[in-house]
Amino acid sequence: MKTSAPQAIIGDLQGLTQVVRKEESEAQTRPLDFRLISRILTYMRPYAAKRNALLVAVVLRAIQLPALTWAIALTINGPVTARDIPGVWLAAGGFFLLALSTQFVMHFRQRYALELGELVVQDLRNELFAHLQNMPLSFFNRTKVGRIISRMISDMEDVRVGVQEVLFVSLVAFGQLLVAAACMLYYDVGLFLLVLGMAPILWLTNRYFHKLMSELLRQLRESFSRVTATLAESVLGVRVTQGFSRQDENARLFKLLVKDHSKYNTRVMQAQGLFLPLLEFNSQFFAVLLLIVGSYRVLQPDSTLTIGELVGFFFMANMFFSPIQILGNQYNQALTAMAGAERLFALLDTPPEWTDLPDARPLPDVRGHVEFDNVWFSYEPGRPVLKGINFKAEPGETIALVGHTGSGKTSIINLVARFWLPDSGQIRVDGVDLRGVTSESLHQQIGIVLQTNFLFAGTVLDNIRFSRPDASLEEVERVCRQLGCWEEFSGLSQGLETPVGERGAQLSLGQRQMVCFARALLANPRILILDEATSSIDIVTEIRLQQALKVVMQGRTCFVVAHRLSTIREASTILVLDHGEIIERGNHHQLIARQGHYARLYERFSRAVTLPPAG
Ligand SMILES: Nc1ncnc2c1ncn2[C@@H]1O[C@H](COP(=O)(O)OP(=O)(O)OP(=O)(O)O)[C@@H](O)[C@H]1O
Repeated sequence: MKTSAPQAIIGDLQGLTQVVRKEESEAQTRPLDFRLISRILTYMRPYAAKRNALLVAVVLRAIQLPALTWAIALTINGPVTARDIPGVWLAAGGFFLLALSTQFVMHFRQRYALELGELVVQDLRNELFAHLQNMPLSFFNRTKVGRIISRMISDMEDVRVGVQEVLFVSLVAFGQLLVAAACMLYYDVGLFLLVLGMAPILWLTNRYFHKLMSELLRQLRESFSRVTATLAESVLGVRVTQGFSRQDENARLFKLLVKDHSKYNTRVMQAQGLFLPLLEFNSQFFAVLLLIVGSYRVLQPDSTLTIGELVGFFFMANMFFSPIQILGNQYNQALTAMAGAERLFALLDTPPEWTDLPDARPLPDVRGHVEFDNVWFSYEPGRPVLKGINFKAEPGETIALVGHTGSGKTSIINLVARFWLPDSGQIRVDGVDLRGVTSESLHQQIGIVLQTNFLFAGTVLDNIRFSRPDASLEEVERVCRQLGCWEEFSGLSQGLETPVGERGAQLSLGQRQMVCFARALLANPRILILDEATSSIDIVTEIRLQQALKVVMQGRTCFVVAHRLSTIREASTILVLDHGEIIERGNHHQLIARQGHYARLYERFSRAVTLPPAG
């Protein structure tokens, strides 16, 4: 049945919503967990001096705030009631000094909390980053990039807020609550019990309000991210939109999203409009109740409570109620921080599926003999993608891997580079099983030029030196000259110091490839891996790259994955793969003569592009 446009849009919208919900399906809050809290506290240990100074500031501030109120009550009860003007001046001076010291302490309380939070998050980020860098590829296969970024950004942010605000603001509020309670007890036990009875009502109303608000705000954020994501997509894909005349439908979809967002905005405002007056009324209602009971007690003939003390009590009740509101708010934030911390630590605690064996040894200087001995490999258990692979590569030989898409070419080079481990069988380099060597010693002797020639932000020079940061400028120049790209690189706007832009966007495809070749050549590896290194470039650039490639490959054991058969015609051995098995092997001439799978592949390819005749 054909779907009408509005239905399709609603379907799109629902689909989009589901995707967002799925992405955000992780728990937003977690109960307070003292194991997690104490683990976060361990990150403060290196900064013990700052942490201790902060704790002193917290205690001082918890006392200072009620003390200010106490000082006012004392002044009213003392010099004011006794009409002692010099006494009032003295009290005012004392109050002024106390207020000054309160602000002084507040400055350091805030500053130290911010600094400590930053330091903790800095260390956590670095630890997580180092951990991720050492995870094997199998981990990244299972874990979405978005998840990792969200751990690094939003969970980290929740923990930062948890340390900088929640923890210390709550400690101050809690201390203030205790001091105010002690003062009220001192004034009048009966009235204090009344206040104590009111506290849970205020706490619960507050908690309910904040819980509701945080859920509504989460929905609001989600709806807003749908709007911004659609906006970004529409701007980036405007050419496709115009090309397919989708403007009206896109506008309709956007209108729906905006309407959806307004709905959540209205809900937030409605909740605020209802609860803020209710909370205020609660406090006022309690004040009236206290006024009635308090006045009744003061007016009793045998009362020990004076009018001045009742006024003081009122001040202290206020000092007692306001931290309850603060704690109610911080509690929500604390639960969010708990969820963030739990996810962060779960990631930090994820052990790599495999690491170097405890008795792994550095691989001695490699000559370049590589052997696959009955190698089986699967990315997912029970679904082998390489089945009993056997071959030998002598030092200096080029092994070309050929086959249809998904036949297992990239998997073979992933195993040579030990990005993954085989399920069974052995991969030996110079007769040494790769399982028993350290990854670092292997990677130092392997050069890799990947299909997606990845450049990092930085200059051309930084990227060439990526493989050997200590290489001298002369060495870099020699390598570039060997590849025939020295003039080209030195002719860039800032020569080798030219920034490559994000992922090399400021360089042409050919230049990017040359940077990768130079990087590989500089490392001077004995084993070289090339994954479709010469795809998607024009014929002139390709010829240049082919020549450069010959230079890079010379004298090394090379594994080349290329769909372009022209690049592998000169390989010593061609392995033809099909569904994870080697179905043919030999050099170009032998395979053509056999008139099998390779010959057919070559034939098809020759028809698509003009190539030298086979043979
Ligand atoms: N990271 C991965 N996780 C799970 N399965 C994978 C992964 N990478 C590849 N595969 C699967 O393994 C099989 C072999 O893939 P491989 O990338 O080795 O093929 P290929 O011959 O290099 O293909 P292409 O020419 O398209 O690059 C395919 O069925 C593929 O779907």
